[in-house]
Amino acid sequence: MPTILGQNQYGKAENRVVKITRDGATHHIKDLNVSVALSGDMDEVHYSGSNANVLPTDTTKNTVFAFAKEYGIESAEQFGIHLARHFVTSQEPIKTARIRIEEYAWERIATSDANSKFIGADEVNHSFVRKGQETRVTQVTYDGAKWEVVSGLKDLVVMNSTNSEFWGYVKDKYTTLQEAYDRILATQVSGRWRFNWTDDEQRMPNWEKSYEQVKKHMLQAFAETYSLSLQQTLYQMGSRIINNRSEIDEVRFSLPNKHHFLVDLEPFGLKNDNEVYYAADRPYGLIEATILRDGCEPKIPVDMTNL
Ligand SMILES: O=c1[nH]c(=O)c2[nH]c(=O)[nH]c2[nH]1
Repeated sequence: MPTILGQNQYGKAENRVVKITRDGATHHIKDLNVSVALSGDMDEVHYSGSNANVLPTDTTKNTVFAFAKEYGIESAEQFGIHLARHFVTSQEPIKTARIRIEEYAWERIATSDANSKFIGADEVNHSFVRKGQETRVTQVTYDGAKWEVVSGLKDLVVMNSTNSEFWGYVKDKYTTLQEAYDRILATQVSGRWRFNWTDDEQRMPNWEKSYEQVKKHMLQAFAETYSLSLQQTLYQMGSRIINNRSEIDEVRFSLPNKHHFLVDLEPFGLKNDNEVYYAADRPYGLIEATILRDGCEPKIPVDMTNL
């Protein structure tokens, strides 16, 4: 034989599993990206195409989601150990299992404003912002007389693990989406807001304080809105900013709907009681809109929030 097979491994990479543990009104998230690589007696599948020793990569994916339900996700390490042990001990041809896991950390959104009308004990318990800083952006334009300052942020990832529904929508012959009465709502916020400061005579906003407050109002609106659609949540986020920050006249958001699909665990004899989700990365719904102070003209370009 002129060639021989060297190192080889196979498995399903990047299984995006999200496990919500519901401790009454307090929810806990484990959000992992799990990659499985198996190796062992796999010569034949490469040489002759015999799959006799091949546990399908599809099965390795199912195992990840089923284990999230059966054993829970205590820690990435614990979860990886369970998986690796399972593959090596249950399948004779598999000699080595390598499980790589990335974990995305989430923090609770603090909804502590006394004047917040939706605040309740639940609110802080199911609203999360992903750890890791967002990118803050600004664009300053000056024509020698007038200033225009548009600031914003991107890559701020937020999730509500309940208080989101989507139903009552148009249905045509291509509609397959099931109505949802308790779904995950998650998005990666890209937003821009335009200041009404335009000339040197006016008092300049405190840019640092403004940013911090805009972000706070935006997050609180996300956390406190009982959502019937991402469009409605977007509008609440924008109007909360306009209503609380007099220095801002216009807000524009681009919000990808980061879909979390309940995994069907029935084939494995397991009940998925809104616990184990597949976090899809594409395609995603993309919801975009401008919110204006009444009487103000829109000036933030439609495409700006996608930069
Ligand atoms: O909040 C939503 N808005 C939509 O317009 C939409 N469309 C869809 O399929 N799911 C959702 N969710």
